[in-house]
Amino acid sequence: MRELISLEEAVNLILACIKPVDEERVSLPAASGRILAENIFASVSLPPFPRSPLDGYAVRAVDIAAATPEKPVELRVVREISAGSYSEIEVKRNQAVKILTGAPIPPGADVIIRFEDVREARGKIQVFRPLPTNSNYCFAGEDFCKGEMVLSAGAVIKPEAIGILAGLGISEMRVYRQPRVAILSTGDELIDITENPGPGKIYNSNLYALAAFVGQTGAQPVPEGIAPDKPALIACKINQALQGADMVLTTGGVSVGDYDAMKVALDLLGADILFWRVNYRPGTPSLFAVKDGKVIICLSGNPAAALISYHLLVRPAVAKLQGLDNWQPVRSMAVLQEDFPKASGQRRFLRGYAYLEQGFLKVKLTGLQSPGVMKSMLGCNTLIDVPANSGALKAGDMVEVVLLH
Ligand SMILES: Nc1nc2c(c(=O)[nH]1)N[C@H]1C(S)=C(S)[C@@H](COP(=O)(O)OP(=O)(O)OC[C@H]3O[C@@H](n4cnc5c(N)ncnc54)[C@H](O)[C@@H]3O)O[C@H]1N2
Ligand code: MOO
Repeated sequence: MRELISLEEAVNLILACIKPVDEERVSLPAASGRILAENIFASVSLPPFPRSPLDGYAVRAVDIAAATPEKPVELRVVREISAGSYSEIEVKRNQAVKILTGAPIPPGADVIIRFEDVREARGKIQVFRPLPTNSNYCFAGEDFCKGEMVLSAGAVIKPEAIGILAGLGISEMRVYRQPRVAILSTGDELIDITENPGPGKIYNSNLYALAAFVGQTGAQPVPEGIAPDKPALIACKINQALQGADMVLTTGGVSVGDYDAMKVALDLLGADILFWRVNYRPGTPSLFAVKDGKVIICLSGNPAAALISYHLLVRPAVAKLQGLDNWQPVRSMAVLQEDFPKASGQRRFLRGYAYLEQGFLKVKLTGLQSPGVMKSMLGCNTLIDVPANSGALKAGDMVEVVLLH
């Protein structure tokens, strides 16, 4: 077991133990928000034919090259093509074909002139100015060419991707199964929100917050309730959770006190503990173990510490399990807007709100930073990454931030 390792080492160790879940085939509507498990190539070009982007006339640029308002060129309208119909007859010299938006441009024509730019009378149109070749002309394959890669494995299928896939006639695809993430809270002091609190008891808030975060990723949270601070009971609960889940998250019992039962529980379970304690605050006592190829991440019981560690340690793990290719949070530099007087020997993540003002990313603190205080998680869209051995921070300092949304 490694102890007091850096956040980066911890994430690497966790990721090295995770393989994406297996795949399944789903229909297009059911694929929204899922993660693609195959590369998708365009089976047709989009649009499949050159098409008119507006209502007008398909003509040859060469025929209208000499047109002026004083000496308009006259062209004969020989037929009409509406959207959904098709004509293979070539447009010949001094001919025009009436064409509607979305209709295929007939061969021979290389320019579309808008209705409102011509004068029509007795089957003829007058054109008053030339247009360069390919004006108002949408080429076949302008959007996607047949054979082109459209989406790669590991991408989230967003609503706009659903539209593109439908446009290409793709009705089903392989996606990663939604991983099941079990969540267990430990602590003799905990009661469920449906119970009445007795003296010394508090509601189990971590389970609900973590389940909501896990749900946001598209994975399925599996609430496993509360285990008391008894290693054998915790081991039993984790064992049960491992049967139906791809990953287990726990909170509480990871510190050094008499009641910190998690390490003993994991030993009883026969899990391999890979690290304990990660070198940042809040959330230092995080613990990571593997049992039968499945990972168990144990977070601090302190609610804000647990959620900050969710962002830093668990989110990358769930992303890899889901098959997601791009899970790295966005980091940036920002200008701190207020003092933070507490010097820190250990690396520290502060809860902040980042916003753009006059072209600069600025960040202010969202309130009290204690590991058990949740109020400052509200409105927090950013963690300020304060390096170890930083002195007091001053308003105006440049700080590095991790953007959470
Ligand atoms: N002697 C030391 N004591 C502590 C150390 C230390 O190094 N030496 N580390 C402190 C740090 S840092 C943290 S973080 C906590 C971690 O404690 P645990 O992870 O073992 O968590 P608990 O003691 O079980 O709980 C901490 C705190 O959070 C409340 N809690 C727990 N679970 C929930 C829940 N599901 N919902 C809401 N609130 C919860 C619990 O009641 C405690 O108040 O240890 C320090 N101690
Ligand atoms: O490392 Mo603990 O989570 O700060 O209180």
